[in-house]
Amino acid sequence: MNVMVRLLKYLRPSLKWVVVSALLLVFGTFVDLVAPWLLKQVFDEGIAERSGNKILFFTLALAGIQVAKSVAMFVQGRSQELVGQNVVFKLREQMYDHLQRLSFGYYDKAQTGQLMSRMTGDIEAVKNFIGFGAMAMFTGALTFAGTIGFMLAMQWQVTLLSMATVPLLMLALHRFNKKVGPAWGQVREQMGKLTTTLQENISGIRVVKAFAREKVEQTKFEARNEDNFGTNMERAKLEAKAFPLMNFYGGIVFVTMVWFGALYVANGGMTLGTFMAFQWYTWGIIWPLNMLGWQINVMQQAIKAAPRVFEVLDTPAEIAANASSVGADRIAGNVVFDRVAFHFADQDPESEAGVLEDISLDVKQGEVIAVLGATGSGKSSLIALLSRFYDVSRGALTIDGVNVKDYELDGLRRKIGIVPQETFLFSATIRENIAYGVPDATQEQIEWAARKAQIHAFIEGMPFGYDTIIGERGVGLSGGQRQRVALARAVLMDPPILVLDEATASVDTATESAIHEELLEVMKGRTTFIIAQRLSSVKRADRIVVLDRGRIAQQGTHKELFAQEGFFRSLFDMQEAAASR
Ligand SMILES: Nc1ncnc2c1ncn2[C@@H]1O[C@H](COP(=O)(O)OP(=O)(O)OP(=O)(O)O)[C@@H](O)[C@H]1O
Repeated sequence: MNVMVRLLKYLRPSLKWVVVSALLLVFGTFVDLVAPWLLKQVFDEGIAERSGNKILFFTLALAGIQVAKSVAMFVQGRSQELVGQNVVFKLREQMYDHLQRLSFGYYDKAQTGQLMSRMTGDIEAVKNFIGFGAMAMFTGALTFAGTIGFMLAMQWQVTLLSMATVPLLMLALHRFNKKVGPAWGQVREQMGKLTTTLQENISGIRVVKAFAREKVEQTKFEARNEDNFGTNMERAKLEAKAFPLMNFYGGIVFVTMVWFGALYVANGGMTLGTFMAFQWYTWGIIWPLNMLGWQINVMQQAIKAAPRVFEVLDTPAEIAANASSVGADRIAGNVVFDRVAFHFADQDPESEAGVLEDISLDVKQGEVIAVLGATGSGKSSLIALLSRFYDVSRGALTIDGVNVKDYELDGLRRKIGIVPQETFLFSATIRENIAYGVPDATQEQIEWAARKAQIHAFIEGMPFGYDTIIGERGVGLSGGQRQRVALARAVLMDPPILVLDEATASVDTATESAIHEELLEVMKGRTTFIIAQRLSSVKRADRIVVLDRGRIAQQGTHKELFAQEGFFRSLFDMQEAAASR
């Protein structure tokens, strides 16, 4: 019920339209209740008195109220849709906003397909109930109660006799409601899994093809598809069993009414007009009960879908800005790691060693720090802490003497230019991709950044220059070109702190050396962290930090480390040997 209360709260902004819609429905129901009475009048007054005028009057009245109802239903349909669409709009907006705020830790675990299915199918299911099902239930209840009221007022004995099977119908509905809820829960869950499999397969299609695993993937998808088919058929079986039974009980209501009604008419206990009106009215009892089966379906679907949406909305954004945040505008770039340890969410900081342990590092503004280490030694994790993609689990990380947790979050991130290991380019022009962090950058500034990243000449040579669309739906770029666009993007931010995570790994040696020449100027005055495997990339660093299984193993200048035994020296020897081969 909690879910329902929470869902109904989404109606608040459209309350005006809910009221309009409900009033029009009341009017429509009233017409449905008056119409059989007018029919009764045609018989009992018009035909009985052989009055053509009365027949015409009541027939015209019947036609008139039907026209009025049609107009009302047109407006009602529009306002009902507006209510439903407003709920969808609000839910999607909230979910999207929240997804933007959720931290890296959440996305490490989240399944994109599940999120997609929640954002589309589940929200749609919620809309079907809020925008249609709930109103239909309201109309049904009103019609049911109103019909019984009118019938009782006209001939209570026949009314009560006709309703003898209604409790059976209600029992069948109650049973259906109990069973169909879990069935819909499974359908929604299966849909999420199906979308996840599809999304993974499409994202990884190159790997699938490269390893010729299409058949295996197809089988995987087929299994999901079959699960989906199976759960839907289970649900359909419940409907197939329940609906004809409800129809049968409904039919009995009609038959008993005809039977007893006809007897009462024959014995003078009921007028022929009332009997004719009752034929119409009985549908006012049968129809809402039968429709209730479908409405329960829609409601149960929403009850199962809504928590899937709320689950995302209720996930706390672990990395949130401090209430009394310090502005990041004046960040100069003095970075201090003070006995920092870091654990991922699935690690226990009390009993397990962190991905980083006991990291103490004092970096002065403008220093260039190279971070080296074997794969998995924690290099990327170390720099992820700077921008608070994750928070430290022990110790403190400060920039210019202020704990990073105390900075205003967006401001802090704007002060750190990152070229990540895996670059992501949007389906947009190359200009927009470079200017992603500074949308109002001038063409000169963009070109300046592109020159620093050694990509300007290449862009100039493209068919539409800076206006060429790249990314998923545009021109493809090589790994090295993508990296250089990402580098230009970071450089354009003019950040006091620059982070290059293997930023030139996909670039040929000549370009790498040219980028480094240019970067020397870019790095001037900026605190720079360079993660690199190639020694050529770290030659110009003021200091080199070597990580080994999350701890600082060596630290010093190129010269100092060269003089020591250790990871740096062996890496140097290995690369020298490879070069001379
Ligand atoms: N999201 C995650 N959840 C749990 N553990 C993770 C996660 N990401 C990375 N790790 C683990 O943390 C350790 C450090 O990873 P990190 O990416 O920082 O290493 P790295 O030195 O940058 O490696 P590489 O040179 O291969 O990029 C690895 O052992 C890795 O398995």
